[in-house]
Amino acid sequence: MKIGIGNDHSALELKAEIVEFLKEKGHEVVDYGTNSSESCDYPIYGEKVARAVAAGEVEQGILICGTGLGISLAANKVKGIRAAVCSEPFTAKMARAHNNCNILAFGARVVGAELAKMIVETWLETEFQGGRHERRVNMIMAIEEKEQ
Ligand SMILES: O=C(CO)[C@H](O)[C@H](O)COP(=O)(O)O
Repeated sequence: MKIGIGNDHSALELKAEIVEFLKEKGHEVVDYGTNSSESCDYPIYGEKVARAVAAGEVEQGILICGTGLGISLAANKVKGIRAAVCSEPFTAKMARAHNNCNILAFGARVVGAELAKMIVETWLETEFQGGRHERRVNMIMAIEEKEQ
């Protein structure tokens, strides 16, 4: 799978571990930054990855900031994006199976590298279940249309 990844200054080390993990699993990774440890503003990177996912440049996105919250909030402002903060595998599984989320977010100040890898692995191996969940996801996306 082609996966876009983005982060702020709090997540450089964790991002590097996740990129290596993804490559070991055979995924193609597009890194949208930041790759500097200087303090930066997470909305920049949340938006970059979200636009790449929405445009189909990458199939899924992964975003990491201190908590996963700010960067996912920014991503969720882009039309077509459903970004979920997941701090454990069960939420990651449900975010894919029931909510068809297309961006996974987590916090470098919340989860350690091994837990983050389990979250990522669960996310990537879980398919959207469709059915009643499709109706509900469509309802979420219809809210977006009302904002135009
Ligand atoms: O988690 C985050 C946003 O949700 C950011 O990583 C966090 O706010 C950055 O904080 P600081 O500038 O103090 O490193």
